[in-house]
Amino acid sequence: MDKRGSSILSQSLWKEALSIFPGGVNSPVRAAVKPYPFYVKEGKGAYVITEDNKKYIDFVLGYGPLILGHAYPYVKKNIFNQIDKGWLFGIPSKVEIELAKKISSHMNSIEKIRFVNSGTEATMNAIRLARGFTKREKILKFDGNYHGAHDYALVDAGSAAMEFGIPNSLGIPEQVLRTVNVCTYNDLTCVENILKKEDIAAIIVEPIMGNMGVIPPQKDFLSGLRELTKTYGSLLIFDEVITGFRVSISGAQGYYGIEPDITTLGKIIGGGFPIGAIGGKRQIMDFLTPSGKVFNAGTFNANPISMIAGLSTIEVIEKENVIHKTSQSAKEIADELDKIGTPHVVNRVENMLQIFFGVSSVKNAEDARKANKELYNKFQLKLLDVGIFFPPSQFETVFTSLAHDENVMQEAIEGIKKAKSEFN
Ligand SMILES: Cc1ncc(COP(=O)(O)O)c(C=O)c1O
Ligand SMILES: N[C@H](C=O)CCC(=O)O
Repeated sequence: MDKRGSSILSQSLWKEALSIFPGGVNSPVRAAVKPYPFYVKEGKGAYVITEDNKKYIDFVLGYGPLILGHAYPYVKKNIFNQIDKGWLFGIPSKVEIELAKKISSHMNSIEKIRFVNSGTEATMNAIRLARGFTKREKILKFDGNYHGAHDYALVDAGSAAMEFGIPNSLGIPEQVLRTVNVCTYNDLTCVENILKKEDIAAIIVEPIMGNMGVIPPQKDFLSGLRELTKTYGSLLIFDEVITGFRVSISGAQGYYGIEPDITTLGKIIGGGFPIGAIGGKRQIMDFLTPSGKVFNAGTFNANPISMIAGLSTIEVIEKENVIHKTSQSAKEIADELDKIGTPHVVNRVENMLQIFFGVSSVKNAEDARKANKELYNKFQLKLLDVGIFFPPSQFETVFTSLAHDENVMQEAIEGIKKAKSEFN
């Protein structure tokens, strides 16, 4: 196994990929790996192993879902058992009730839930549900928040939309754009001004921003949103696709003690398989079909593989003190990064972190855009050289997993030290 060496196989796969996929990939952030993406043949614990037999410590972890690391044995065993029994029925199976109850037992705001197949579907349906429930059309989101790849979300969006310079996608009808209001994250004055002027069905927010790097909410921001939405009759949607079962077992809502009206989930609750979920109080959720008239359906909704993978993952999170352990590892990484000579700031909430060069604080998307992205990219490449895979974009999050144990962390810290010495 090699850290540097040749990447000849990945290079030739990339050539083929460019001829068959737009931009060579099936999700844009993957094309941000320079000079071309490495092709992974195996994920094992905290590591990914490439077609060229290079081995990287993985701090991307599928962009968040793999909080236990790759191919965690207990999850794998349960998935294999389910595969033996079949993997798609188009009729209900017991495991969907088990996962729903498990999620609801950890999140007080969730009395009922609907499983879908991605975070994108979750936020799209949550917004529709909020509109149907309130009989209002407009929504409010925040600059740099990313809620997936549907029309109502691709307005001033973070993540790859920001990385590739298209926070506002082409192809979205004017009528749709007119229904989406945008405020600066952490700016309650902007929120109140809009709520006063417009009939807003819902505010949708990442309770911790994880798609412009990591940006925590300032004290009183989330509670302010809760109060304002109550005052003006709007719903509050927490998009916990990243933070759910990551920053605490009860998500950001438990972490900060704020109950949203609707929660969207994804990533970890599918244990690495495609998933999304919309959850909330009974009287809101019952607006969804077939009990209500807000339509949602899906061939793969609540498919048993995602259900069992998610359920098994949450069981391990409950038993193995996963949030605490992963947060400790993230703290070690953040502390080591913080000793870098170049001016920077490191933002961290528990097991999510990111470094921004050339700025002294990052409190919103505008601050993140001012960070020196070229330096970040240069540092990310230095890390790759020493066998560490950080997100290839300033606007993504560094995640840790249970598999980042003492030995892996020692290797990671040594690698970061080496990368820093070559970087400064
Ligand atoms: C906060 C947030 N919401 C929604 C999404 C969309 O999820 P998916 O990629 O599963 O569609 C993502 C990530 O992609 C996300 O980070
Ligand atoms: N930031 C995105 C989700 O959180 C990254 C995943 C993707 O767009 O492929």
